[in-house]
Amino acid sequence: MSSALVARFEKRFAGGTVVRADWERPADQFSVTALFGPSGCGKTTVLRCLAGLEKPEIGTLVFGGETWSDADRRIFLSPQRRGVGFLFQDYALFPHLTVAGNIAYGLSGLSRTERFRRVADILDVLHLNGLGDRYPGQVSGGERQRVALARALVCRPRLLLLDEPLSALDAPTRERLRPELRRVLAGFGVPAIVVTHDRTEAAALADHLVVMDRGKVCQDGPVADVFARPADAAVARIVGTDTVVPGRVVGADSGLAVVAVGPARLLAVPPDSLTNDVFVCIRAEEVVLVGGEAGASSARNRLPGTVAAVAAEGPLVRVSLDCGFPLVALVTRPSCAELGLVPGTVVTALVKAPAVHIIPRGS
Ligand SMILES: Nc1ncnc2c1ncn2[C@@H]1O[C@H](COP(=O)(O)OP(=O)(O)OP(=O)(O)O)[C@@H](O)[C@H]1O
Repeated sequence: MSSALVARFEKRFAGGTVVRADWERPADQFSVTALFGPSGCGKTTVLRCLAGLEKPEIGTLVFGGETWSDADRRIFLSPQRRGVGFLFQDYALFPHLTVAGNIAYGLSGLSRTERFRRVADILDVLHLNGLGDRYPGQVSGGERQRVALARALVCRPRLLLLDEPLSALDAPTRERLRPELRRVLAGFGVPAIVVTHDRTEAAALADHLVVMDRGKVCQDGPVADVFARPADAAVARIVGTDTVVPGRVVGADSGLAVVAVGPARLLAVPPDSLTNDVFVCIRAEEVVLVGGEAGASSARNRLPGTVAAVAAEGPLVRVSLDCGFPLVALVTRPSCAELGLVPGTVVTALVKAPAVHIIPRGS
């Protein structure tokens, strides 16, 4: 299988910090990849090396069969020659240029007519019509984000790189724009790499996750796989070991969304903007376990399941269940002993509808 991107390099900073990239994305699976990990783990450094804004001291970077960087052979292509679009965390728009001027900035090699046409097209696609003559200070945060995205996309990049694309926005706007950004990225069909330290954002935007910690890659794979099966304790800690599983909204019941997760049906409080494809998140401490079948309860979700594994965590026990999908519960040691929880024990998991958190994903 040919690979679109092969990143095997090391960036060494004065002071001794080393950031290592060691992953590849096959051409036929390359859509939106999230570089995910805690602050300081090296995400932005890897992104900047991909963009050509940093030069790795060791190793190679190959995109679409073209070598962008090879330390031994002293090859290092400039950002312009790589044909990448870059969306900076703070958007880095020129305040003295209009929205249209900002977008047209990277199109200087084209005729005036072609420039005008390309800008008008992208304004239309990103729903920015009518804002071309305004200055960045005269549009909303969400609109500024789309202007920056338009500027990155208008050059028709081969690869789009986004550094924390939603972090400059307030929380409600961020939540609203997540599925929209995903739709835009999917719609343009340009492979994209998104840096984020927010797992909700990673789940909402990406298909593939590259988890980084302390300057190196610790796991990469499809988002749902990495969330469901972290490779080790370090990755589990980084991604959070609570339940994050893909689901599909299949209906509504008394104002609640009905979400299919594997063979199970979950009731959840719907978020303001709902898409069909979602990730379902349930915090382990929100899951109540009862032995055998549950009696009457206010919890709308009663999920029969089997204990797959138990792991002590201080005074608590983390119980991994198979409810037709992997579900994690956190219970006290006395509860664990009382219920006799060992692998194979049959239980019912109770989860209130408000505890089922839905992350919309544009298709
Ligand atoms: N120019 C530099 N000189 C020296 N060290 C640097 C430089 N740039 C980054 N570093 C160090 O490299 C490491 C990775 O930084 P980087 O910005 O890539 O992390 P990050 O995962 O993107 O963090 P954040 O989420 O906080 O933005 C950090 O320890 C940082 O201090």
